[in-house]
Amino acid sequence: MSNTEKRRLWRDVSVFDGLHTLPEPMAVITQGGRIVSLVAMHDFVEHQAEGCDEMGRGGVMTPGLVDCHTHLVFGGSRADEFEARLEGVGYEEIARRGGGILSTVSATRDASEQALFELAKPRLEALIADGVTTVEIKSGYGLTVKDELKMLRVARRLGEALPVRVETTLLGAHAVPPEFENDSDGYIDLVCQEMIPAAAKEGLADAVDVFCEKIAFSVAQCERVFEAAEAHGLPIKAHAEQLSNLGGTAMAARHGALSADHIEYLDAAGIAAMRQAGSVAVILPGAFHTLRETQQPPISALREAGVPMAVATDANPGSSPLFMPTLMLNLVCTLFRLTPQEALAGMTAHGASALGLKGEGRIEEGARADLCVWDIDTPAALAYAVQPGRLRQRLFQGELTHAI
Ligand SMILES: N=CN[C@@H](CCC(=O)O)C(=O)O
Ligand SMILES: [Zn+2]
Repeated sequence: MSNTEKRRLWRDVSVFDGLHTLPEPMAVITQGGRIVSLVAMHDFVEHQAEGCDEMGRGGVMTPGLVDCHTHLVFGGSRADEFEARLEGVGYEEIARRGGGILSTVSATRDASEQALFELAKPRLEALIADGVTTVEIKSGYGLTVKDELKMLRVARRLGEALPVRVETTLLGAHAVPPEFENDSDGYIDLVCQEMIPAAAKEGLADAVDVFCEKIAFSVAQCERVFEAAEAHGLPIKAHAEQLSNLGGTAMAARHGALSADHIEYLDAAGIAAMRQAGSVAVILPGAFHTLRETQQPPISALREAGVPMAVATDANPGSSPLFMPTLMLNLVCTLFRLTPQEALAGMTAHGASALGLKGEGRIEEGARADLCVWDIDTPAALAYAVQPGRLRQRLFQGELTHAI
């Protein structure tokens, strides 16, 4: 019997199902890459255990974590920028001086596809070791057709090489490249007329993203990118309202964006547009922490409006060189007062929705057996302590990929 076809049984586990903690200890059985039985322990009858491998008792079971916003593929390091920022130079100032994202662009252009793959693999392995079973990986450090496609190919290869589902996002509109320094509209032409069609033709992008900000692209330019994405049947998302309020989120929502990400400066009109469109708010505490931002995302207003909130690492070389999803659970609670349950939902069910995988990131009968069992007593403990080594078991598509 293959590893996946085995029937596996966990007893007495506390289950966080992607949205809530179930009220009593459960027995869970998986088979054939799916969860086939989820019953309260007091309803469990012993004959259900027949033919099952006993996987253990107790602990906390969650869906495999969904990291819905990362920039894992890049060349070079930005340690020098980290030091400059500690001395008081701001992120926007560094970008204006041609550093920041553009310094990673230069290192990424210089790196071969194989070199980028080898650099990104241990980063992704770190996420996997912390419970991730689905990850989004963006391009955005190539900024030519050739180099953006190179990044997306690396992302696809990572998903083939490692036990994790990779969703790719084309972020051609991340920064204005040096060769278009005084012609950002010309660069948007390239993104719309060449980059998006090429990525779509090769099936390399699952979505299209933009950076709508003063140091990047205007609302009107981002809207052109969305129109091109729509013409190629690709869903859209946006980095918006991170450093100022330009209204990019409301525009993205009008185009049916899967998500608006960062959104520290989001206003009431933006929240209303997101609610109407059903867009997910992706909260990125790693960038807020690293950049020592002061403007908090409007968590209470999002909560009151019923806009789902996802949480992600934003793992990247500049604004969030943090490759530990469970740290984000802690930061988003500590910095923004999400409850631990909201944080966990943000990195499971709502993270999946931000990738267009609605209904995934759940533990329920029939769901994919992408799940984690943790050596903790309550789901809240995952956000409470920042402590590597608590992942007892990880299943990807029903296959056991990690066990201690
Ligand atoms: N905000 C824009 N883009 C990335 C940062 C990339 C970088 O600094 O290299 C982000 O999500 O934080
Ligand atoms: Zn980002």
